[in-house]
Amino acid sequence: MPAARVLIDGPSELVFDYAIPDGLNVQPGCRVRIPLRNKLSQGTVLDLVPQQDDLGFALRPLHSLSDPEPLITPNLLKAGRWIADYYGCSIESVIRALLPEAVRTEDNSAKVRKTVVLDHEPSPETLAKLQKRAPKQAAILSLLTHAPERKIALADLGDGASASVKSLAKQEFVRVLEEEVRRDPEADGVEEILPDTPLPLNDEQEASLEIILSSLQSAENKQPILLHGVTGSGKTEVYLQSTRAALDMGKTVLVLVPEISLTPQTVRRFRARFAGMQDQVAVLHSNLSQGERFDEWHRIRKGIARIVIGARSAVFAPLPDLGLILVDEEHENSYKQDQIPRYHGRDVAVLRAALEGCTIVLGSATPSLESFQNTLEGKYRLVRLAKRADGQSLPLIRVLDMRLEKQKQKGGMAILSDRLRNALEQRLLKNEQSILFLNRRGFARSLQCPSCGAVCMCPHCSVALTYHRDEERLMCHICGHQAVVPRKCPECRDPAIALQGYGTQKVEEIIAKVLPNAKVARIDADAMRKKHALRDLLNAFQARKIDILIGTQMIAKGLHFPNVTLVGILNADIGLHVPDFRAGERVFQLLTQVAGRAGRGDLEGEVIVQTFTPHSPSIQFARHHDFDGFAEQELEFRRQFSFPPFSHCAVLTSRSTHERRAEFTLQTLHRRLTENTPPDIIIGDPLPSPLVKTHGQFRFQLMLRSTKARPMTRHVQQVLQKTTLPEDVTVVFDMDAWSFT
Ligand SMILES: Nc1ncnc2c1ncn2[C@@H]1O[C@H](COP(=O)(O)OP(=O)(O)OP(=O)(O)O)[C@@H](O)[C@H]1O
Ligand SMILES: [Zn+2]
Ligand SMILES: [Zn+2]
Repeated sequence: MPAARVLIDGPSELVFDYAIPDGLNVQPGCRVRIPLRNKLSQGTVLDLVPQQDDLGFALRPLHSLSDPEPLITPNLLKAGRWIADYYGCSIESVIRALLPEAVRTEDNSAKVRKTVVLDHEPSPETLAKLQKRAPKQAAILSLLTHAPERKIALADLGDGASASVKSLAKQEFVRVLEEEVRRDPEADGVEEILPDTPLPLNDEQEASLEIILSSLQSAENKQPILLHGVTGSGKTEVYLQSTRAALDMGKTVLVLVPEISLTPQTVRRFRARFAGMQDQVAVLHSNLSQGERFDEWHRIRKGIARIVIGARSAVFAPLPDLGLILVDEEHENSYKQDQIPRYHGRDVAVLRAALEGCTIVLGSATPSLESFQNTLEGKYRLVRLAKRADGQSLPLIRVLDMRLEKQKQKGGMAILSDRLRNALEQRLLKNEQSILFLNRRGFARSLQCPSCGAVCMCPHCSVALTYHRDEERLMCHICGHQAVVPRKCPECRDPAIALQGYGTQKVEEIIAKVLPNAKVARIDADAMRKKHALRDLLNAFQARKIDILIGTQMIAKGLHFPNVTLVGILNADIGLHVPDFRAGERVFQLLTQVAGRAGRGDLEGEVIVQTFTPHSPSIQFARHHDFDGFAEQELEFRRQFSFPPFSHCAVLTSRSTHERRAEFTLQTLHRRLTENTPPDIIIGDPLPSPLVKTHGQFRFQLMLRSTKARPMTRHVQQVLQKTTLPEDVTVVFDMDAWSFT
């Protein structure tokens, strides 16, 4: 008889073996109650292990099962182990991600509603008699005779009805049933969704769908598919028709999107297409209540919800018979979780697809270089949609050199060029709409010359140097190179070289001044705090109640507004100068995605890109809609400096309210990491983080790179285990890091 190896709930990560009482069907992934010290605790069965004979004592038996079936499927448990090992985090933290809090706690049981059902209709005489004796009971009975299905929720009968109902039940007029009700997350303020029908596909879409279908139908050929489709090429229609095919095969479908609230149109299109089977679609928002989450999770596990749409964490949705995983906008960084466990949702999706033997499609107009390189190496299959779906052309992109603008304006910051202002005016006259985009991903920490556009770069790593005010120095966040802050531009000797940056509010002010008649709205994290604010605003924009929409990264994704003919990008280069080797890639992606919002209807689109570095490759390749050219050049740079996808890159960060202790801790770790380092691991110097102080804590970091992921993770874990950290210092290891700030 094997024993159950149980991970006890709670932060201490205790694992104990328990004997399994006869007749109890205990499997890995089961939730169990176990005796611990003198009370009952809860835990998760990680494994069944042979009982050792030589223990010298008998194992305590576990108490009972919290749920008759394993809540974590064997494949998800396997994925969980892989995550713990690969990202160097505890299995407990992964189980937490696998089983949401709402599902782990026992007091979240399904919501039941007491319903009163009419059993025997009283004769008019009986009713008349009752009227005199017990008027309340009579009133309830006559209500019930007219109610649909002759039933009413007890709660709807008002306060104090239960005594009357009890009495009616005794007289066998009514029965009281307990009905499980679904807490419908969409119940409040849902907009009406009109059903739609599949579109006839164009040739490219047809060919992509064929490839996905043949993968669905084949048992062996489950190579991940990268769907590279230019903006507006109709990827969503391909997703929808693949989904239909998988459902028709009796399978379930998982759809991952970067963030539900930022991709309302994608979600709406799934709802519309599968409108006839509304309750088979589960949408996992981040703002579901605990109860709603509990209900949705169980609907998914029971196979009632057969399409699940959600962000990153939905990758753990316990769908049975998974046939297809779709990862939309696969290049997005929001797939990387920035808390423990720091997994990448797309990568876990690929792993899960392999474990489940299902088809996976990664889609994007600007695939990540990681995924693209995988197609070059033959690991993924590349499928392309090179044209816009209904024959429109990609928008014309003009690049405007802001160095010239700057000279015209004499001092002050050039924010809106004459050219862009004229273009906006024309759109207003023609009653067409515009989007103004402000890149804020970068922050004002790199130095750039406003006259010639030069940026202070690291000579060794080819990323921008970061300005550190405290030390009055420029530093490279990859290798540690330091430089003095120049007093003049090193290229053209202009003393105006400065930190860059301005915000959306500033832009709104300027527009209000130069175009006083325009109806302007702003979308950024500050403006969108209110629930439904984004949805309402996008609806207003769709209804053409707004002329100009100003926004940040939030408006870059998947939006489709046919009346938008102008997109202005105010500061294309700001993101280029962050201390991040993906800076160029991010700018290329952003420009391509934002530009892709223009000209999606019958009218042609125009994009104006304002920049101080008009010749930067990210901007030039985006201008020519040349993904392949960009990828080729960028991959060459990554290969040369051993950056991903040619290595795995991890960041080790220490933080504390106590600056010296944070710094000292990281220096100690650095010293130990460089002793007995396994081959092929490059360890950078410890440095202050680009954002050295956040939330009152000082942060220091170092970067590690290696061609092999696991030896690096293990090496770091071993050093961490051997090192006693000061109590007030937190150390974080981020494998495959996507953020270096
Ligand atoms: N076969 C088709 N025939 C006609 N119109 C189509 C077809 N396929 C898609 N469309 C329409 O083309 C438009 C753009 O499609 P969609 O939004 O799916 O593109 P996308 O590839 O997801 O773009 P993006 O990456 O920019 O979000 C939509 O209005 C869609 O209804
Ligand atoms: Zn200069
Ligand atoms: Zn460097």
